[in-house]
Amino acid sequence: MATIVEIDTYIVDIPTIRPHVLAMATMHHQSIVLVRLRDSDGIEGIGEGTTIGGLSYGEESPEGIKLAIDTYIAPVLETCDPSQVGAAMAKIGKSVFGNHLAKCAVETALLDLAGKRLGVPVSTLIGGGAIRDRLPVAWTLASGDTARDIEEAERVLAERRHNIFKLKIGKRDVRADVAHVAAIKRAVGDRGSVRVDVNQNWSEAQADLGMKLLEEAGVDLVEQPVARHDHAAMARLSAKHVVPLMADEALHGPADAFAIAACGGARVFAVKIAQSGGLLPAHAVATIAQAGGVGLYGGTMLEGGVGTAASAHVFATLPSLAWGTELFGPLLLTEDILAEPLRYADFHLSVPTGPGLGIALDEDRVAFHRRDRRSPTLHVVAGRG
Ligand SMILES: O=C(O)C[C@H]1C=CC(=O)O1
Ligand SMILES: [Mn+2]
Repeated sequence: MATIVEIDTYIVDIPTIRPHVLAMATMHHQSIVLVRLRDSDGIEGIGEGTTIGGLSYGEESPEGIKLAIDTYIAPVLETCDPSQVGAAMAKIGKSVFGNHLAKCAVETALLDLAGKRLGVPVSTLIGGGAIRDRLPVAWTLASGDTARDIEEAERVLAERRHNIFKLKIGKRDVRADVAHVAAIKRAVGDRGSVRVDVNQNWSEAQADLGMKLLEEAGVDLVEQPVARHDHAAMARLSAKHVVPLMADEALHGPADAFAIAACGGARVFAVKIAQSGGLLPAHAVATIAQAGGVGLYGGTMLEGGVGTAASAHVFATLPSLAWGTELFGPLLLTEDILAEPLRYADFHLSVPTGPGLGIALDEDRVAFHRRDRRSPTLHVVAGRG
């Protein structure tokens, strides 16, 4: 049996191409936690754990993800057969509660390693393989300025890069937010789909008004308008409005997916590998959605190239993906950390085809942006390095 002989985790900070304004934080850079595993045959697996806006989006921060892996997951991983990904994650789950982003990073690295060992893409190890080779990909307009957002939409439409737009709202008064969205929808017209993400920032009463006005403005989808735990309000809003409500922050794996599907809390799920706790649980979330008649959208935590490729492998296996994906994370960053960037063309992202994730890191770029580049730490498994 091969064993893991090296586990290296580090944070890479990359500036964004412009401020990304969300209800809970304005991003000027993205902090990506990379996990690199090496097994006793010298095969490497890479994973990514990424959140948004430090601790403002969810319970895990970049620093916390690294700590959870180094201190609590690595000692368990050392005892696992890296080719048995499900068994390894089950063992980790017995001693580490929650920490879905850290688990996603580790599971991604294990799947990359297993895929390379078997000579197959990660999609083949999930749900029977890819059934599509490219994915529709949305862009988020979130510069904080309506005119700048319209300019950006015009540019990416002209480049044939995106024709689905997600607008981040919830920071201002409901009517001011709706006026901003309506102006963008008027400019885009029938050339694209306009959707909004409120990131939990409305009360139920605000959401009731907001969804009505957004529907009148021609918006196609309203993402997580109210608090993630308020399934009852989500169900009432879903039943009342024609514009579909999409669950995002409310979904932290298969149990949430079942609860929300069962209570009619959302007509669409934003499936995220990070929030779900990995690629395999994300696939389970999608399966529950499909069984419950809930539509699917491939979500992102604004990951870099590694997490984006991992997500693409899962979404490529889904029989129906009616709402497309938002796997544009690498395009929001000033630099790519992959040796060969992912391919975006004709409103789609191509799913990588090589063994494992089908990607490689640009070692120089990664070394340059490493937060700890003056004092790197490497966890070498005792007696095995
Ligand atoms: O969906 C979120 O809440 C997070 C994320 C996805 C796209 C984007 O701009 O932010
Ligand atoms: Mn969202």
